Amino acid sequence: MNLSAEHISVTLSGVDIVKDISLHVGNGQFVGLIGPNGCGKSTLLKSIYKVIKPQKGFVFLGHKDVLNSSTRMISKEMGVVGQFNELSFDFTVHEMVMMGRTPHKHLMESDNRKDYQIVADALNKVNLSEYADRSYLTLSGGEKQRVILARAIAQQPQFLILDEPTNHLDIKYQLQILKVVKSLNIGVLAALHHLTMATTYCDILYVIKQGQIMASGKPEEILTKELIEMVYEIDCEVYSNPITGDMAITYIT
Ligand SMILES: Nc1ncnc2c1ncn2[C@@H]1O[C@H](COP(=O)(O)OP(=O)(O)OP(=O)(O)O)[C@@H](O)[C@H]1O
Repeated sequence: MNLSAEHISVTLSGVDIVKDISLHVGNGQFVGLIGPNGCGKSTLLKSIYKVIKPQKGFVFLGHKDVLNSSTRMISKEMGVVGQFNELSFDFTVHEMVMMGRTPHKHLMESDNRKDYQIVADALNKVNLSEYADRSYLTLSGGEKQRVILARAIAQQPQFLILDEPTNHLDIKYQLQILKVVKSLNIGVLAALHHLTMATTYCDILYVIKQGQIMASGKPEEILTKELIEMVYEIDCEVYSNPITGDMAITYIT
């Protein structure tokens, strides 16, 4: 499913955080948002998944007007993996992932065999099948992150929003999570910090600085030394990795 956000502006405590941003995610595309800390990536994502109400702009998921639809209706089609995954109450990993089925159920409808299979498959995808009975609060940050992704997968969304999904993860799981997300073959909009991973997994990147889009397009076409230096205020070199042939970036300190 495709997503269009048009002319989104968000002002918080009198400060303009997101300034007239428009972006498009095509059906099955993996689109990345990159930019320095505090540039407005999370705020933009939150305004797309209805946690923050933007002062201006609109969002369409397929033909649905996201900002004027109920959260329940949107959650049938849009999954979200946020940055912070803390809870006050404890649940088992199985219960956490089963929550992903809620938007598809009627009030008081009990979980059926299909739901159990979907939850088991989602846990398997993130390598946590053996953690089903563990208490969520006892998990490490990286394990929690994978449970939240499993919950979003169990939701069977047509579109996924990820806010720094590889936060807390070691390199093996960073690669695994992005691979799993890519294999879902649904539209994905993800805020990412790791630039070379963003170039490997994203079809299109939007580069944000101070709430505005500085560049957008295919990673290899837009991520130049000049752009990275301007956006992140650091020196770097961009080159072709001699082993993989992929784009590589070295930061010069
Ligand atoms: N409720 C709020 N009131 C005032 N300022 C806010 C509020 N929420 C966020 N901000 C500010 O908006 C700016 C953008 O924050 P945001 O979390 O969107 O950045 P980000 O690009 O996701 O950063 P990071 O990469 O560090 O996660 C920051 O300066 C933040 O302090």
